[in-house]
Amino acid sequence: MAAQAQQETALDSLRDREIGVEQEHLDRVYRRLEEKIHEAEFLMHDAAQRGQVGTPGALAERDAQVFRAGIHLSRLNNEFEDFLFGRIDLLRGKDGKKGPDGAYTAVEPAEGSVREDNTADIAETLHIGRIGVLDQDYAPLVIDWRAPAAAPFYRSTPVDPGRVVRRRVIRSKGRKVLGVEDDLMRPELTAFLDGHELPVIGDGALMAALGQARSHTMRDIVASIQAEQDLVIRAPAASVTYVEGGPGTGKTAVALHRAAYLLYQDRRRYAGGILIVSPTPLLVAYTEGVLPSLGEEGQVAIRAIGSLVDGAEATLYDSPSVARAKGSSRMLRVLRKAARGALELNDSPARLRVVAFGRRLELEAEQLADIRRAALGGTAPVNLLRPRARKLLLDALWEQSGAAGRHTDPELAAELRSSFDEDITSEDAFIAFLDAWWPELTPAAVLDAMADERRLGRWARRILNPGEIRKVARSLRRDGHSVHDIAMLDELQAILGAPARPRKRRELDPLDQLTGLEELMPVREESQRERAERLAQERTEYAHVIVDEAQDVTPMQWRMIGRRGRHATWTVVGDPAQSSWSDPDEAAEARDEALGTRPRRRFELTVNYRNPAEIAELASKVLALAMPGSASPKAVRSTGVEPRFTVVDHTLAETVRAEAARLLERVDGTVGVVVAMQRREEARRWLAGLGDRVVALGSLEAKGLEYDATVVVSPAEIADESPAGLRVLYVALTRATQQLTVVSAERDEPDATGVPDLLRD
Ligand SMILES: Nc1ncnc2c1ncn2[C@@H]1O[C@H](COP(=O)(O)OP(=O)(O)OP(=O)(O)O)[C@@H](O)[C@H]1O
Repeated sequence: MAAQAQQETALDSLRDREIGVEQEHLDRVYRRLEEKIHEAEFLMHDAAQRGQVGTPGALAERDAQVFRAGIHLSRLNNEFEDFLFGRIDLLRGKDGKKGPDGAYTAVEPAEGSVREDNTADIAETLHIGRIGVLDQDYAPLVIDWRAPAAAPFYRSTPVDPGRVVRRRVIRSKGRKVLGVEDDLMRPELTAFLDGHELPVIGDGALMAALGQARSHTMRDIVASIQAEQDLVIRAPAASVTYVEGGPGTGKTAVALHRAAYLLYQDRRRYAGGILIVSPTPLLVAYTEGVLPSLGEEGQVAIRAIGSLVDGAEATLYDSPSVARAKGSSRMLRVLRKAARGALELNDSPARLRVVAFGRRLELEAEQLADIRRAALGGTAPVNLLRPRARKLLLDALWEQSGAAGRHTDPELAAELRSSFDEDITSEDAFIAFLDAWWPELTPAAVLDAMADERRLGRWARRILNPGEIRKVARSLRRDGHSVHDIAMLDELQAILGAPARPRKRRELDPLDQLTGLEELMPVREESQRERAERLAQERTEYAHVIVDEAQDVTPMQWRMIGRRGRHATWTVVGDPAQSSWSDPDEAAEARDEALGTRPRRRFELTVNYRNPAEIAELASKVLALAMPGSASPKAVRSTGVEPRFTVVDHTLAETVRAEAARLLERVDGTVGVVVAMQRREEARRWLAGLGDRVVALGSLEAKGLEYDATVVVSPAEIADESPAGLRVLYVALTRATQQLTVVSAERDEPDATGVPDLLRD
């Protein structure tokens, strides 16, 4: 016992000493950052005085770096726990070349860097953090996690260590180092640093990160990105990066880190903005803090797919059959007909009567119909065809007036015609007629028109079936929009060409490339965040588009997203096994159309970082039913806590409430109660008073989210709710990081131990 205690004390003091070493380094970094903030203030002041602020090229890259470092200092102090989070100790590299960040560039060790007796000297030590910091002599104090020199921190493994001997994760809060965890990449070596043997502390940072309690917001994973994830994050931006992986493999986390990486790589190129499309506002809220924690916010817009159209916000859900009709590419044909048909609403006038050159002229219903048909020929946007229709009306009236033959001299004839046109177009009756006969249509007006079942029946004949027509029309009579209506509105906007906002060309302002400047320039009226939001609102196309949960994007939604990235490069992440869309083939076709012929680079993520093995194993039973033959991702940890099965005792409400309360006592963080969509309102009431660590969610709302523990209520009910119900159930079962309780109702046909039919072997 005494020997063990002695050993523990020795380890503790070794740990303390190593924490002290890192503390010393962190102190140096902060001293340097403070110098930089003073430099930054001086430069900003100087630049402003010389009137140079805002002119491209006024600030050199070096200054930009100074600014960035300075700007972040106060935020790093206040907001982030671990500005500095990593360190690698490296062998001598093959060549002696250094990159722009001051680190040696070679990935492989130099010959002779390991001696025959398996000893070696550490030739280079790099610290990795959220931004890069150089000392006065341009030697790297901290390497930005996105810089090439930081890649070995993520990529090195004992199988393929490269130059890395020891990889250390540093846990710090503000200016204080709290702990260190080491992994040895070359355990066979005895390595020396400054003549002392390299010590090794702890047993890995990943497990520590995974076991932490969850809050209602996602954390970045910058300190523990794994090699297969790093490959995706740093993949070249060209064309389409396509990532598949099961639940919990880090797809969302990787997508967010990739946005930060791309901005770091080529800030100028991505001044055109990066759009991240997320399936629900809940997931947007959950992930919103990650990019600021990585030092990025300005150029990235994270938008829910129901908020992509300005001025409209999805607040309603559609039943699966309505969603299916609205989301499918058949709807495109319906919308095209509706946009043209809607011209005839509002008691479109049956005849046109005007007076020109003292003569009464009149066009009858039939002539008007012919003119409308002629004007609508072709595919140009309906609203933009109005001038053409106007011209055809004037042609017909001109012909009727008989004035055409009055002059043989072409110049005089043209003059006469022009005064004829002027005469008519200034007439109130003509203006009123045109407004009523060819109104300027808005997407909302057309959608409203489709709420009339008879009309929709006309426009959707032989495209939707009568049942679909009835249900779609009824759904459009509700107050508010569903997520599928938003894609329809966007499509209508394209079909109508409704009032296009003039595009503002934006000067590339070097200050835009820096985030958080308002902290240094309090005189600016608009905060950086407000400005970023405004720019994001004004932006209609992006330089890079990231689509999260891509398996759920419907054909109509792909068209909507595609319009925002016509010239963009793309990152698309998803998991077919979690798709709530009933016809994946149709969606894949629409996706391919949106992405065009750009070449795809495919990646697969294979490790489940969220669920413990006990929960992952249960979920894999549903996966086998939902997508026979597809492989489950490998869970990296086990908690020893098996999922719990209970059956309804007395009422569903009481049982679920009791199970949620039980889990609240067992975990420190959040508890999610997942129910079928139709129950989500009542489920919120069941949990009233249990506090804000617990939330109730409809199965579709659970997408992408995670909780310490979950209660999944009636698997059969969730599975039966839509044609893709089994895949939705798979999503529901894979949300927990610690514990899972399944509550079965009668329809679940639980066995004697409470296991429902769907989850039995
Ligand atoms: N390298 C990592 N280090 C620490 N945590 C990680 C790592 N990779 C993923 N995680 C964590 O695992 C969880 C799942 O990640 P994420 O939500 O990105 O997965 P996903 O593939 O998008 O899942 P789903 O398909 O279910 O939405 C998150 O809590 C995330 O922080």
